[in-house]
Amino acid sequence: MFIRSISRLPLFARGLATHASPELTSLPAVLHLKSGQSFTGRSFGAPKSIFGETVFSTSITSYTESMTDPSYRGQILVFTTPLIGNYGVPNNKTPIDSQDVGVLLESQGIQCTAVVVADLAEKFSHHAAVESLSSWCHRHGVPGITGVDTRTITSLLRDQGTTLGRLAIGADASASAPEASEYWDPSEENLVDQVSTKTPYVLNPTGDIKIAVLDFGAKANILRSLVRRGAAVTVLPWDYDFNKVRDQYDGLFLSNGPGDPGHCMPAAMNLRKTMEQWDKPVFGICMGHQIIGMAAGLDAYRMTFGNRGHNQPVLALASSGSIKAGRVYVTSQNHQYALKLQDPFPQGWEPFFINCNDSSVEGIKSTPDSGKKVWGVQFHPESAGGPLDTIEV
Ligand SMILES: NC(=O)CC[C@H](N)C(=O)O
Repeated sequence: MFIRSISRLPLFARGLATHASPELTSLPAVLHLKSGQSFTGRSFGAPKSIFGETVFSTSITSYTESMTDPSYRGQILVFTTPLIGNYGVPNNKTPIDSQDVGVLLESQGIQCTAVVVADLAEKFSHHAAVESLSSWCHRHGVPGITGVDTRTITSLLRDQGTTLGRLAIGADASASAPEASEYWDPSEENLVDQVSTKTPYVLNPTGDIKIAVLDFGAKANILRSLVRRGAAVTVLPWDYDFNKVRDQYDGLFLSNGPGDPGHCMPAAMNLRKTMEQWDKPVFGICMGHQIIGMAAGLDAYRMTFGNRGHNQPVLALASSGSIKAGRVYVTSQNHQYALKLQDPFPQGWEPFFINCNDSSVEGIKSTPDSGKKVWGVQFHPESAGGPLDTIEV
């Protein structure tokens, strides 16, 4: 369908067929922060006002993957990259390969509550694009604001920390800012329970290694990465007691997920028992890593503004597989909480990676003499999108 209109394009754009976003509305929009600042722009996507937790991401690409990552549930996502939407949105049902997990992006739909961009691309161009960012947001009932100074918003969030917000659209935009008590705080809710599978299901049942996944809001590419490595993957609800079925599996994986890991204490308590009584490999990413840490006796805390982006440098403190102690790896991240670095570490555990920017714990592992094979990383080693430095951790 791109080809049909190509002769009407200016010469410089031939071969880069572009499409306009017809759904961009000119409704007024205001982003209010609970801390008192307001930013006025224009609305796109769904003409609907919402509350959420305002966070920023320094990713320069993959807005489609970030927005469908269940870990962004409840969040108003500010992109620091100024031009967003220029490559449109692909058909989420496009198969990737024979080991497809059903969606191209990270889940069935948009997970963040709203998006904030400096400059929405009203024209998009990509061979796989089927619609504009605005049209996609509209279809999923997700509002956006464009034409605001995302540098100022990001500087504020860096200084004051992740802040509750309200995106007011249309007539709501001329109303005064909400009272402090009206802001919705998603971290008070168990968001994991909203995104986790309700019933177990199996991917690639003929795979030769049986891995159970505790689903805290797993990204599709994590499941795909396991399937691609030949695993039969059984996805279980986040609070499923794996101890009842552990004899059937060769390994346990704990996924990423939204919100405060404190809501997942029941999973950490089940996992403590698993790690005491079972010697097969256990591994976790992001929320999964935080739960492994809590089960090991470490505390999780809320960071000021978290780490979200595809350019987070981490230093390896231990060697494992292709990872070499002393090397820095560039990683993809999306988190607000982290494990506390404590000295000494709990017996049988050691820090695995540390963040080069803020010294936060980026990974933990069981010590070689502990008799366990457990490790977790705060970053996303399978990174869609992001660098592939840690793909073989
Ligand atoms: N991506 C994730 O798994 C995030 C974990 C957790 N919700 C946090 O914000 O820290």
